[in-house]
Amino acid sequence: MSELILASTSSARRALMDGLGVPYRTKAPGVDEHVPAGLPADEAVRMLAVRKARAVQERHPEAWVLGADQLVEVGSDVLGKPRDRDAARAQLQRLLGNTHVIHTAVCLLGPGGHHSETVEDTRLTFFPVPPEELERYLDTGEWEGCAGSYRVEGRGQALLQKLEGDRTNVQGLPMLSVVRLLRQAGFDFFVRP
Ligand SMILES: Nc1nc2c(ncn2[C@H]2C[C@H](O)[C@@H](COP(=O)(O)OP(=O)(O)OP(=O)(O)O)O2)c(=O)[nH]1
Repeated sequence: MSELILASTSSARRALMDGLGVPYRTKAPGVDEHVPAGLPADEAVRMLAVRKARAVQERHPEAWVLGADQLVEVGSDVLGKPRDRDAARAQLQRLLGNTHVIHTAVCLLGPGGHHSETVEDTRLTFFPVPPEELERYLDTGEWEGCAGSYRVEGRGQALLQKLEGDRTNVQGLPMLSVVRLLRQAGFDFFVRP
């Protein structure tokens, strides 16, 4: 099996792939993440996951390449990664006491024109919490690098009232789907290095 490349700079995605144990390496996709204004979140993440995977495949045509992208949808708002603490506060103020959807797309490209992709949704409901608790959560710094400004596997789980769907999908990769795509592509598991 040709090598697998995770087209990502995300430490969360690396942690999830490390847990799976399939040998891989990472390459930064280095793509422009702008999408047409008004594009629905699920279409935007699908477009970007494909764009990231294709950008790395162009540099490594013999490899298998996995790309991913994630957005948060709450009401009519679509949220990405916050640029600073104030943006993180505003994102969390939208999420607290409400239900939002995490859309994560993955795209697996391989030799011979293999192309498989999927978008997975996870619905999360957050407790309403007072402003002073929100500031304490912001002090943890978990908002940095996270779409929606929280880490579901970290301190952020204390905000979580309900979760419907794949929990890993929130962290950055829907591992149930990643395993399915890899098995469909013919990857072997539990192989001794
Ligand atoms: N550890 C953790 N990370 C999260 C969580 N929610 C979102 N994230 C991270 C995973 C991704 O790194 C990031 C989603 O943003 P993107 O899909 O644009 O990926 P990013 O730019 O980080 O990396 P990439 O485009 O793959 O190089 O947010 C969470 O609950 N836990």
